[in-house]
Amino acid sequence: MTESDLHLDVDLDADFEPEDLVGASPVATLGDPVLVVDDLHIVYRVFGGNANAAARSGAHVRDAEVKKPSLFKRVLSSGSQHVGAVSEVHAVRGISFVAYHGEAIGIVGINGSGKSTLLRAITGLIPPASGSVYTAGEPALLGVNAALMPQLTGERNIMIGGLALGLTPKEVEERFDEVVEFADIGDFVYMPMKTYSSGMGARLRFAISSAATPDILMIDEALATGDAAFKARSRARIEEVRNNAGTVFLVSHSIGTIEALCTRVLWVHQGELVMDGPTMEVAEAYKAFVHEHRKANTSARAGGVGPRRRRRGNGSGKGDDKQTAASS
Ligand SMILES: Nc1ncnc2c1ncn2[C@@H]1O[C@H](COP(=O)(O)OP(=O)(O)OP(=O)(O)O)[C@@H](O)[C@H]1O
Repeated sequence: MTESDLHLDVDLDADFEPEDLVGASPVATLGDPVLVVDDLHIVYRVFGGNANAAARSGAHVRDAEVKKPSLFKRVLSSGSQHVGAVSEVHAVRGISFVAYHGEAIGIVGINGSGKSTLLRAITGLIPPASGSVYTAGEPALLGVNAALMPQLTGERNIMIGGLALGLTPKEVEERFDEVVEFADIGDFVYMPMKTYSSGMGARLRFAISSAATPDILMIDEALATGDAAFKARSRARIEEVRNNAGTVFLVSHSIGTIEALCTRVLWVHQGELVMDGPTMEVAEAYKAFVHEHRKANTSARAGGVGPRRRRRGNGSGKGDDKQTAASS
């Protein structure tokens, strides 16, 4: 399989009404740095499975170094089940950038490029193999993602998620109706979350995570699951967070959503940051890349073209000199 066979699950259509897009992408008034990601590497260890198949689809996979047990241990464990090969997936490879208060940062890239892994690493859910993440505030999805429990009702999860975000029980109760209304789940709020559709679950997670006014709001595709009214509410909420000098990260396969909501875009490809800059500039380059690869797929041409690394900036020029180049 060549690189041109990679999944291109990308929606190039505008996702918002044209009147929402008048005047192009939103512009950030930047505050202080809120997040520094410095030469971040994330490596997953995978037990068993077919590492070669994953590698052929573009992932950076290699056999892990596993210490050979001593002869004594091997004799003792003879007859026990063989665990199979251990491989490592190098999902994020040397990403560095600085985010500022007041920015809405989109993260784009084809399937498996490392977007979700990067987001989860920023929230602290995955430890770095090397490099560092420094945050000046609490990323909002940290508590909620970690805390929500499928066997409990939406009502209980709103309480648990709210508490995890630092709200008091009284504050959660005060915001309960607003969260349910935002998530648009009606009486399902009294049902266990395992009975929800994935869209309902994603909407409730977003509603809970934005119930507190977070310093850093992380959204992974949640907006793709809502109707036009939910998208409008989400957009208003993102603007509110930014206006309160918070920072928003948004992972989406919809370029229209990114263009409508973000002030800056990071383009990740095979775990590396290939472009970082103002929304329109990065979106245009990314769309051209996707078009090129779709053409390559249809003509079944062998050997794909990888995106070229671009000079990176934060979308406004401010602090560009503070950012270091991505390393691989
Ligand atoms: N828990 C895991 N264990 C092992 N490998 C993983 C795990 N999660 C992700 N990966 C691998 O890490 C790489 C990056 O995956 P990630 O989900 O971050 O990409 P993505 O850009 O968010 O993809 P998508 O757009 O399809 O959601 C891929 O090669 C994927 O197969």
